[in-house]
Amino acid sequence: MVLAKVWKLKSHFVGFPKSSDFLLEEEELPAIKDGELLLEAEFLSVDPYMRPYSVMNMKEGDVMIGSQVAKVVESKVAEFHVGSFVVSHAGWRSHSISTGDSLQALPSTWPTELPRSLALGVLGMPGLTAYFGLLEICGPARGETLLVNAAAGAVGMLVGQIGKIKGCRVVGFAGSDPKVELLKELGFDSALNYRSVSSLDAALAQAAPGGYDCFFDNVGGDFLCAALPHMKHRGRVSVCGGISMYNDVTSQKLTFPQLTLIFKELKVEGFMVTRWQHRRDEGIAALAAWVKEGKLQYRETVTEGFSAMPDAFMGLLRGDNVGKAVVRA
Ligand SMILES: NC(=O)C1=CN([C@@H]2O[C@H](COP(=O)(O)OP(=O)(O)OC[C@H]3O[C@@H](n4cnc5c(N)ncnc54)[C@H](OP(=O)(O)O)[C@@H]3O)[C@@H](O)[C@H]2O)C=CC1
Ligand SMILES: CCCCC/C=C/C=O
Repeated sequence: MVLAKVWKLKSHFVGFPKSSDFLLEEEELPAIKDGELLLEAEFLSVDPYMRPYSVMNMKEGDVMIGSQVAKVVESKVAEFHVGSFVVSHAGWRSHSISTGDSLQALPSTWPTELPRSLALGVLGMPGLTAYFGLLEICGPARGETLLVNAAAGAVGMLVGQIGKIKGCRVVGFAGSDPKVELLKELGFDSALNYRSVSSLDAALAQAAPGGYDCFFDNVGGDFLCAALPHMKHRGRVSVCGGISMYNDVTSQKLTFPQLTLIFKELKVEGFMVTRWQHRRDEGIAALAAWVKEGKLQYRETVTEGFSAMPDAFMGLLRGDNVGKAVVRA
């Protein structure tokens, strides 16, 4: 008999999530049947999308959504061997029973020098978001200037480095001076702290006096409105996320930049990474090759213990993380 720990949404978040919005419960799992396997979480992902997803798709009492790297501890499915590892979408659960559907097996050749948590980061969903969201929507060309915000996070850090690989001049904005220093170490041409600049407008102008060809937006809100006037004619904007708005209780009042969009003839396109699910292997192979060649660096912020899931999630929304935020169960 296995006792699974499970984090549930106790109360819908109002504004910034609070510890009391989450509930930790134990669930007794039945013995697995033929065609089932038992998984034990090793690393769990916390991601910004969980906040808007809770509003759109969850009711109180539901298990928090999420992905994890899990070990197969019992198996009655021929394709999955005991001791192997998979990426599962079991949510915030320490143990779970699966039929194997929608599991992604980690290759048995996974390099020992790479932590398996990377399957939730640079070699997983955030990596694919950066890869396809930048290359397919912005289509950055050598010599162009790329702007990215939340630049020291899981996606933004990779977007900036892929921009450098493609020969762009890269400008990144992040929320602390140590994050800004890290971006410079990673090869960003210019990095700025959006919290301490006296004027976002002036900082955007100073970092790229000629304007931006490409903008990968993770933040939305005021940042998006400030950045659009600094785009070049026919610039391309990849609308990836809107983390500055996820905890809003009332909608922000922003001046919609209609005339900027028209006169600059901007292409502004939102996307979900799932659009390129059919090209997952191609994306992971390209990212893995860059990691192996040392062209793409990764960072992780690892929180210890399944019981700390809510703390890791709230820390992510506050900006405590550098690179991918994960929890080691
Ligand atoms: N469209 C898609 O398919 C996908 C979209 N996303 C989106 O991409 C974005 C980045 O995700 P991910 O890389 O996983 O997360 P990050 O690792 O970047 O973590 C979130 C970061 O956002 C920053 N942040 C928080 N609040 C604000 C704010 N008010 N203004 C500006 N920055 C803020 C913080 O960094 P700082 O210290 O710099 O403020 C924080 O570290 C999110 O918006 C997410 O929803 C992610 C995956 C897929
Ligand atoms: C399977 C997870 C897909 C996440 C897409 C994220 C969107 C915004 O953050």
